[in-house]
Amino acid sequence: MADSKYDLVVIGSGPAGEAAAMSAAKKGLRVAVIERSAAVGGNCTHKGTIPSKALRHSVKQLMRYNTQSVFRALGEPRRLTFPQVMESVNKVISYQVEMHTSFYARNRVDLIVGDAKFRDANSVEVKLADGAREIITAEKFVVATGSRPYRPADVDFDHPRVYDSDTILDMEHTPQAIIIYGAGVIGCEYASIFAALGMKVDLINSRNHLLEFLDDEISDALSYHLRDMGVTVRHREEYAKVIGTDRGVTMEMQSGKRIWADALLWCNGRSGNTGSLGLDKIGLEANHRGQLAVDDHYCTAVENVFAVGDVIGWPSLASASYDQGRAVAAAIVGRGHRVIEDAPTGIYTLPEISSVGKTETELTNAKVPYEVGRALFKHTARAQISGERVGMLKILFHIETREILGIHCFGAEAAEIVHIGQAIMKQPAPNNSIDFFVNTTFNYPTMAEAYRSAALDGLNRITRL
Ligand SMILES: Cc1cc2nc3c(=O)[nH]c(=O)nc-3n(C[C@H](O)[C@H](O)[C@H](O)COP(=O)(O)OP(=O)(O)OC[C@H]3O[C@@H](n4cnc5c(N)ncnc54)[C@H](O)[C@@H]3O)c2cc1C
Ligand SMILES: NC(=O)c1ccc[n+]([C@@H]2O[C@H](COP(=O)([O-])OP(=O)(O)OC[C@H]3O[C@@H](n4cnc5c(N)ncnc54)[C@H](O)[C@@H]3O)[C@@H](O)[C@H]2O)c1
Repeated sequence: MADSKYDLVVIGSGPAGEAAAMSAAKKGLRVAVIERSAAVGGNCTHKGTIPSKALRHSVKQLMRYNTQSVFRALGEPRRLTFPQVMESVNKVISYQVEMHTSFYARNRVDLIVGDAKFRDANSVEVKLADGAREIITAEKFVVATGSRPYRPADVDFDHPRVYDSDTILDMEHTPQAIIIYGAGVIGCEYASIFAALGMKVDLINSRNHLLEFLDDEISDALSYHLRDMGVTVRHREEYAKVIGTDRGVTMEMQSGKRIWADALLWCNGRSGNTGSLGLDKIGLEANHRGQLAVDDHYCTAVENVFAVGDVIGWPSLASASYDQGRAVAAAIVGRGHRVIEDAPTGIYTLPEISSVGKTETELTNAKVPYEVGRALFKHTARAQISGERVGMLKILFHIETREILGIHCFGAEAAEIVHIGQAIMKQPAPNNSIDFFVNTTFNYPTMAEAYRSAALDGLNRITRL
């Protein structure tokens, strides 16, 4: 057994672990990352964000070819199989792994491939790929072990037609019909992807509306457009039984309905990866979802053990995980730490959705006097040129102070567009003002123009008050 001592050992090489390690190394600490997978990048790169977004991009290109009349001169609409689309996805994953791997040598961070388990608060035992064991000791640890799909015991995930968001990427056939159980962000994103690939999709939601944390108008628009793509959205439904057959899957619902499809994609919740970490050896306990509680410095109940990313639960985003990783490194060295609590929402459905700040419901409940300004993408020159006319930008602003309180957007590139407004919204008073959008010249034609239209629409409503 070798013996190595570090200032900081990070467990997990996803966005949270990588950001913590690189940032701590740049601050002068001697750092190692332990990763159980042979390739760095975490679930983000291999199973979650990157594959799903690359898949969506390819499918969107196909949809554009199939629906825009200009391409008919090149040929008739075409279908691609799921494995064909996955080929381009795997190339993106390889580029990502190559890039992330280069960060380790460049920042002199040791990468140890193996499964880490605490022995005590200053050491972990690492089970290496060849079965050998190594003890690594450190002053401090960051747990960044991420999450995995939650699998209820009464669903047979060994059945070849039953998938979760990890295993769906290995699907070797192209179902004609698929049931997606769980209409959270993952379920809605995959419903868009599969519908665009021409599959018949049943999207099962246990709640009254899709993605209830969104502004109502945006959630309604998502329901409308998913249905418009042929997705059957079923609200207020819970499964009773999942029956795998030779040709597919039948789902019996508590409501008495029976739904059949060639495949089932289960996306109902995630659990933190803490089960094999040996937390009992350091007196730590995860909650029922396998998540660790942390304080404002991302420190767990054990003073030299920190945790960031999906393993601490909300918001469970790659975007926030990168920032939490940098924040925990700052907290460890005692310089420039901040709490990450204002991550925007970026949902890569078709259409794309993005928002930052308060919703109308939140402002109404809080009795904040606000007004709304809207711009429809179809009225902008840029959307008419690109042919992506579905979408809307909506700005919520305070009637008296004119500060921007919330920005909600759906349509092509919504996740980029929202950042224009976010930059203004983050300014201290009086610079956070809706007036910015009417007093600033924007490139033309751009989608930024939608901000001016929405601001004018909103301001016109209050001039008559
Ligand atoms: C389908 C899907 C789509 C998503 N899309 C988006 C999106 O568009 N935008 C967004 O912001 N977020 C998205 N997310 C969420 C995002 O992927 C996660 O928030 C992010 O991956 C969390 O990063 P992390 O570093 O905490 O963990 P992970 O990326 O999960 O990485 C954790 C790493 O720890 C390793 N590990 C675990 N246990 C051990 C151990 N004992 N020893 C050694 N190594 C260990 C794992 O092998 C893994 O590599 C998506 C997630 C899914 C599932
Ligand atoms: N574009 C993005 O930002 C993006 C994309 C995909 C996933 N993600 C992140 O990944 C995480 C997981 O996404 P998701 O769609 O699986 O989950 P989710 O948290 O959105 O929930 C999915 C569904 O499962 C239900 N659910 C969640 N946990 C449950 C539990 N323990 N028991 C019973 N029901 C439960 C929810 O009510 C919902 O209907 C989310 O936190 C999300 O932020 C983000």
